[in-house]
Amino acid sequence: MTQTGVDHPFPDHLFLVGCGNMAGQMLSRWLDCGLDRERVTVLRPSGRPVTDGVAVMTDYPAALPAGTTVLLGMKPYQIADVAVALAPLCVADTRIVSILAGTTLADLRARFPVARDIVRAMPNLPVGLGEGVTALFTDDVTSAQAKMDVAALIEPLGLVEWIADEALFNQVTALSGCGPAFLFRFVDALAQAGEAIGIPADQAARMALATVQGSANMAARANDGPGVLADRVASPGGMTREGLNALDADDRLLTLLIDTLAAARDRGEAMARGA
Ligand SMILES: NC(=O)C1=CN([C@@H]2O[C@H](COP(=O)(O)OP(=O)(O)OC[C@H]3O[C@@H](n4cnc5c(N)ncnc54)[C@H](O)[C@@H]3O)[C@@H](O)[C@H]2O)C=CC1
Ligand SMILES: O=C(O)[C@@H]1CCC=N1
Repeated sequence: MTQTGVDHPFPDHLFLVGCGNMAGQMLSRWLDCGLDRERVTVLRPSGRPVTDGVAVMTDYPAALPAGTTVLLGMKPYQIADVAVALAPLCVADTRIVSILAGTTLADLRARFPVARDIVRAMPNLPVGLGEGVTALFTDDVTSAQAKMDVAALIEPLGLVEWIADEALFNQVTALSGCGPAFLFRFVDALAQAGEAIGIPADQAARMALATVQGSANMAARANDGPGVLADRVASPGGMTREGLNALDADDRLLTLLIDTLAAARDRGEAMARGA
């Protein structure tokens, strides 16, 4: 890694295969943090521009620049076609970072046999704000230097968590990769619930979102865990306790969330089997 952004080391060249919702957010944050746009190439079949100064290709180049880190950011089912075109361009020091859900490291190693350094990353959408969560996993074939460099690349995106056991990758994907969708649903449901008990819809939507935002920020700064914080809102004999009692009855919320994460995890496992 020779290019240095404002505070962050970036690869000599970044080659993004696909730049949709997720990879687009990662790139946006990297550019905000000083990544030189001349060192970025995006391959996307549509050829749609990404942003000023970033090269977009609709087909693969004859070769990748020296020191390229490839970000696999297309849909998981496209890996077979992408690998056929991309693998011949890889040399031993081409680094591959894959954000493909349900695509195992063994699968990636089989498709890119020449590349030594391959890392699975599972980001989530708030990375665009530098407030995301990214889980990382690799094996001992990947060099220690590559691990450090990839971690440094991911660091400006938010929280970085190395996962020791790939068997947990679908679980962490369910929690943090899919998590923003579950939270967005929660905000929506809180607003709809407010409306259902008589608050005007637009006001309920604003209040629900601001309540979630303020509470998340508070929890992030607090010394106590969210369980203690919840009890602190609940004045003895007051309104919150009654509400919590409804939420907690028969572990309703917990059961619902376990079912939600398990369903997402199971889909990741099915995708890994090619389903
Ligand atoms: N959306 C999310 O919150 C998250 C997505 N991911 C992963 O990110 C990947 C992309 O997901 P999204 O960004 O949501 O999808 P998307 O549909 O927004 O983006 C897919 C991108 O791939 C490009 N593409 C299509 N065909 C291609 C081909 N043959 N070769 C190269 N590029 C091609 C498209 O032009 C588009 O830019 C998936 O593998 C997903 O598992 C991971 C974490 C979170
Ligand atoms: O829905 C998906 O499969 C991807 C993985 C995590 C978020 N989006």
